[in-house]
Amino acid sequence: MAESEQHSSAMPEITESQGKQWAVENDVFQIYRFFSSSSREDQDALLKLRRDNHIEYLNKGLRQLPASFCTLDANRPWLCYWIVHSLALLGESIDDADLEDNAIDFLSRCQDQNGGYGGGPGQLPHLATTYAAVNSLITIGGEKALSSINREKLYKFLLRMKVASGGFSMHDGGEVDVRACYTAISVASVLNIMDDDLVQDVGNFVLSCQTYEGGIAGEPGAEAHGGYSFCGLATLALINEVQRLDLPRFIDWLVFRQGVEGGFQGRTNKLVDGCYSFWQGGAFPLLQRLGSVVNEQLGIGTEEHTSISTEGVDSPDLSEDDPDHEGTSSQADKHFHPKGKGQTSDRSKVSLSDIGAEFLERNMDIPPLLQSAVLQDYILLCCQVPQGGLKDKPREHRDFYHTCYCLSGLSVCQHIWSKSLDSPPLPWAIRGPYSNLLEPIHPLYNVILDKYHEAHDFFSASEL
Ligand SMILES: CC(C)=CCC/C(C)=C/CC/C(C)=C/COP(=O)(O)OP(=O)(O)O
Ligand SMILES: [Zn+2]
Repeated sequence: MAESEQHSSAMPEITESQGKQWAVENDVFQIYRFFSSSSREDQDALLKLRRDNHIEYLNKGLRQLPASFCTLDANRPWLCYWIVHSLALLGESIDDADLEDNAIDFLSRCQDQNGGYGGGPGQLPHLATTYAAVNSLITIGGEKALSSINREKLYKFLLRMKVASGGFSMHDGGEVDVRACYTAISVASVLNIMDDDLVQDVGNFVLSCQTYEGGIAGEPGAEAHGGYSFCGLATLALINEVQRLDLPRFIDWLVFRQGVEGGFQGRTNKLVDGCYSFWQGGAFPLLQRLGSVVNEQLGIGTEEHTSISTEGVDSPDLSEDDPDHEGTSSQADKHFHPKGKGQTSDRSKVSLSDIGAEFLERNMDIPPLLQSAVLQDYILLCCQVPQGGLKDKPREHRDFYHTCYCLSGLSVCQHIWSKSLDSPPLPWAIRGPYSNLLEPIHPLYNVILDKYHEAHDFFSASEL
């Protein structure tokens, strides 16, 4: 046997997925090597958010929305949400009044006469496009957009989608999964139409989807995935039943989904992808506000044994930019105030009708458990298209979905060290120039905070 044949037969087989993993890591490491060998000035330029180009890319997409997107014809409320939410994160609103009116009119035409929104005018109402349409209208804001939502009929549509297991069906005769639970409960909560009939047994359905790995799958018996894990955790938070989930196992699964690239993978042994910056990264600001439940489940919370460990938590380098910085105390020490056992939150007092607002006021009992700086680097260096738009990973193409969820994840990272979402982050929390700062989001609904407050005031004034 020739030496080369002997050698190749002794080599272990490389699977297709290992090959792809290697190629992605190689691309990412080349980018990071180039970055780390660059001057400080060039590094700042590389980390700069190409705000104007993203805005131009998004506005162009919005103008094309009514006429094109044939292949995404059943997804136009989603396209609208991805674009208007991305613009809102960038601090922009729709740049022309006619276009804004057209978007509201278009979404009204997607509204079914019996409630809920379809993927386009005349299409069957669907929970996912209902969530996208409602979040788009909240993001557009103002009387015309908010009052265009028929809440009475939407409530009837949500109730019609409810199934015996406690979950929801995505549409008449459709799939029953954790996405459906989240989209139904999220719109019911933000529109102030939540009641016991909608909430009945939803928690049981979500719990039945937590897997042996600790994450949450789309349906019982399936594989844990970041998209469904965010949906499951947020649903339980919105119905105030998070204490029923095994949170230590959930956290254990979640933190190990952040790869050496800085980005997150959606499930074990898969490639990192920019959109999981939100689906996985977005779970961390929820967990911060659920710290008392985590500590209760861990059996800690006494003064001596205050909380989940803050050791090794990613705390960005402190500089003199941080006026609070003194001596050696960690960020976590300064920003998080674990409660003693006697101070755990009284869950029975929480009213579901106001949980969105109450959630923002909660103590942050545990620090951010993700590496927020390297996730920002992954988004800015590996997912940004300099001409505008963001993408899954190097060599992929930009699209509105990845633009929306990369920017949502970037906003989460920038604000996650702040004591309150109302106060601007300190400079050390922001990778790249401070002008990279995005608007904060409401972590349960993924709409920007100002627009959430406007919608909350509007809808809390009227019960159904
Ligand atoms: C609110 C709402 C509608 C949420 C949807 C959440 C979401 C993103 C779910 C993901 C679904 C899924 C199993 C993707 C796997 O795709 P893949 O196999 O192409 O990707 P992967 O290799 O990264 O797992
Ligand atoms: Zn993706």
